[in-house]
Amino acid sequence: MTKRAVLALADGTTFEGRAFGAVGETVGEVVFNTSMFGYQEILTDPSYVGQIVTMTYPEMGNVGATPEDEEAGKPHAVGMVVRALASQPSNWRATESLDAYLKRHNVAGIEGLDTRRLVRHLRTHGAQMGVISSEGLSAAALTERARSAHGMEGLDLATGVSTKTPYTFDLPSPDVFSGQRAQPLTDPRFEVVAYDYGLKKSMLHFLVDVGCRVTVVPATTTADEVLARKPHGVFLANGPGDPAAVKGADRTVAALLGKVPVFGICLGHQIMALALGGRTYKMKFGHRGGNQPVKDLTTGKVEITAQNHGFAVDDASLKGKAVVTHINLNDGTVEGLAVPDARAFSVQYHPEASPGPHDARYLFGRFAKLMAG
Ligand SMILES: NC(=O)CC[C@H](N)C(=O)O
Repeated sequence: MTKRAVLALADGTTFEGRAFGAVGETVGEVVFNTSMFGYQEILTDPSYVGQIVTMTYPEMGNVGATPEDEEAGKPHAVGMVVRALASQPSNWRATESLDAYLKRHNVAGIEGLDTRRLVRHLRTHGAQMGVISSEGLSAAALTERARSAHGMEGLDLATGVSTKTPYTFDLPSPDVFSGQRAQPLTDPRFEVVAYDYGLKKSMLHFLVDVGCRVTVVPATTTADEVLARKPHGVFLANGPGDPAAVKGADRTVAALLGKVPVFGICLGHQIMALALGGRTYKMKFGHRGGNQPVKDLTTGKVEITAQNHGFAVDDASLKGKAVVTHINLNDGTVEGLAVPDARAFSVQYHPEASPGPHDARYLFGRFAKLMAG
């Protein structure tokens, strides 16, 4: 029998629905994602640690779940909110339903509520802490639980999800339709060190696709340790939490800038800005989805991008230490930076998509070109 569940926000707003996935209780920042598909890539993106994801597209679960679509081995979002959960997945690649997948990984979901009302509320009042519970507690008790939970600001979540030991990655993007295993890169053009702040697997595949053999290192690795590996370039990955709270990352990246080409994505972009003396701030509800328009100011082209972030770089705080190369056409926020003298650049959005459009894939080629000198 389906169980009643409640979603309570810190500001006292509550929604009733049905429990799916794990039955129980979960606390996280309630955010929304406007992608129509790719829920498994979204749930498994480590940048969602500590967050409950609301999908704006009404039907979810229709393609089930498969280990091949995981970005990092398991779901990292702590909860999921959907309008309607498909009762039966229909997809030759699916090995289980979304419901069973979330149950197995102990992630709570709620369905059957008015997600349109919820998203409009978050847009007006901002992303905030919330609780999903199917344990029959009163709305007032759940609201209190959401209110007393620690928000995202000041949280170093990246260090916690980072790899504990370095490893090498040399597999190109898989061809999901042929079913054939991808062959490791035999003749790498570049040796790249990637800082794992909460890395998505597809970023590694895309780096290998442009000829990089990648050594993934923990977030706490020092600049000297990285330079001792004599890499052609350093990659700064995405990750969860507040960029300004990632211990020592700004100083480490500052020590690398100018010594080796650097490419940063999302949290990596924010850390590069902090390394240059810039500031990051928490956005009202962030950008999450596969339809964010970004203008590349260096070419004048507009690309439709995949995004997932709740913090952004304050343009004015950079004081000319970096060039703003990309802006978001919805709200004018910074989407890309370059430090030409240091052969470094970064983007706030996700050129690896997963899920989303591949308009920005060229950026991996731009990194390879920079390393080629
Ligand atoms: N995808 C990411 O790397 C997210 C970066 C950061 N945690 C933010 O929310 O802004």
